[in-house]
Amino acid sequence: MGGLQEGVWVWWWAAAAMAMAVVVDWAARRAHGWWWTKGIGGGKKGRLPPGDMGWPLVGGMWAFLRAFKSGDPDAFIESFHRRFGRTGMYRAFMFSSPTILVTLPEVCKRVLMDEVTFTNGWPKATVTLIGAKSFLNMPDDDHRRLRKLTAAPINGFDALSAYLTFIDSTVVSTLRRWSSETTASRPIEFLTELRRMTFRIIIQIFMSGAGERTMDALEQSYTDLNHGVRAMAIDLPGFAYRRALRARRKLVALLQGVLDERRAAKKGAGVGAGVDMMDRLIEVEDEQGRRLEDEDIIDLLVTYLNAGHESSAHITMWATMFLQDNPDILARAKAEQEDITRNIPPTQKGLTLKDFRKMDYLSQVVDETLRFVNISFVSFRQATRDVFVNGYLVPKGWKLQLWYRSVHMDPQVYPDPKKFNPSRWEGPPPRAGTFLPFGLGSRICAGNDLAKLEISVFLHHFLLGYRLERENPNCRVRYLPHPRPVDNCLAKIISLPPVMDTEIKNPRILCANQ
Ligand code: HEM
Repeated sequence: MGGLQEGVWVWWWAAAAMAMAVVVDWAARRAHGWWWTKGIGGGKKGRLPPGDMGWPLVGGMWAFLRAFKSGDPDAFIESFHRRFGRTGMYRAFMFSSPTILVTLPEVCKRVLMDEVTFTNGWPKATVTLIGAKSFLNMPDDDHRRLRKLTAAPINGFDALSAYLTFIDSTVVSTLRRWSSETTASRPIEFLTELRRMTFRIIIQIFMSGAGERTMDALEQSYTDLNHGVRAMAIDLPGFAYRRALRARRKLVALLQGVLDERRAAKKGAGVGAGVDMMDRLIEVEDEQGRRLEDEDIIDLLVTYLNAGHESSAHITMWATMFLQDNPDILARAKAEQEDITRNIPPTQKGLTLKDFRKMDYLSQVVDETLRFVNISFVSFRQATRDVFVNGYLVPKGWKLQLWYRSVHMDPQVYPDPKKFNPSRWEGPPPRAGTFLPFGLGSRICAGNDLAKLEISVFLHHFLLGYRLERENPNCRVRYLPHPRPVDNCLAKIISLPPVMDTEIKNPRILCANQ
């Protein structure tokens, strides 16, 4: 009898504790929501998008991290769809700020194209890592000026022609080295090696002549920096953010060393001896004749060197894996590259931009990889005034998160979105705002053409001469900071037997490993 009574009590206490937890959870959410909306006057409050500000301090961060770390990143936004309907705009509390999450292509486009109402809104913690004087944080006027100065020499026909020879020869020699190192003996971490390769290319553009040791040290620090960019900003031992802060300090010291050397060398050589981006940044003057400070140059370099190698390497890895896993797609892409190679005159050394422009199917493979992988899954903006978008209020000072990933995985925009299908890119270009791998508007990726060129040149040579053999083909995928297999795609790069084709004008280059 006593045992039964005890059992009833245990159940009673458990039920009471649960009821209490529900009440506390409800009250904490209500109080947090009230706190951030209390200043919104008149009837405006009712015009906020639906949503949930979550608990104080944490907001939606646990749910976001849980979804991404559990291997189902789409679960985060799906929970808003489920709870509040497919309104495409939701209020939440993310990265310590009240935020509107946007998943509709039209709204993403509207926000990205209106740089007066929506300025850059990266989380403070990210700005601390990338730099207070970087593109993420500088005033719009400075951004326009420095963007023009730095982006023109990277994208565009002349710039790409100038870099193509270096990219082509780097890819050829890198593939050859990997295949000779690995066929007989050990596999390589394909992603890690690709990051080194794309880093070598971006360093050539920005800081040509940097030594191997500087390059390795910089690249290593970027790995730690990136792990902190999308982590919770907890500056305590053992946390990714603390490691990232340390990595930033190291990067700044390394770049300062290179800058000091460059300035000293320029003193001897005189002004105008510029050959790469670092020289341009040292020499550029504004209308009042003012030059950039060291901190300005270093923060620009931190941004560009990072943006310029990390995403391209990841997309190259995924595209190679998708090709290898889909024999029909691989066969079609390979046939196109063989055809292009057949028409290269024997006197031509390496690829030209004309050859690159003929890679129609390969370009579809790259676009589909960009859509499918969503390497930049979200962008950040901030409202400079109260504004109504799509019928909902976005209060002044609130952040906006533009969820490119949700747009790219929306079945109404891309039927059967979880299928890797390059052929969906046949026909007219996508509706504006529905394909955002590089963003849009005045802050569209400054290296989008360069990235596509690098990735395509790599795939061209890979398709013609190599095969990827993964050690752990079913390896789990980790989604933060970027989607990647946890083994960094441990694989062998195996060189294919040489192909002799009587139709081609230059038989030696059909197979890149010749
Ligand atoms: C597949 C490769 C790449 C992807 C997917 C990618 C993606 C993006 C995206 C989505 C943005 C816009 C962020 C926003 O709207 O706030 C961006 C900005 C930027 N990207 Fe890329 N990127 C890639 C490669 C590159 C390369 C190769 C470079 C360097 C040469 C580069 C340099 C930049 C810079 C400097 C910005 C900031 C632009 C600004 O604020 O004006 N990116 N990138």
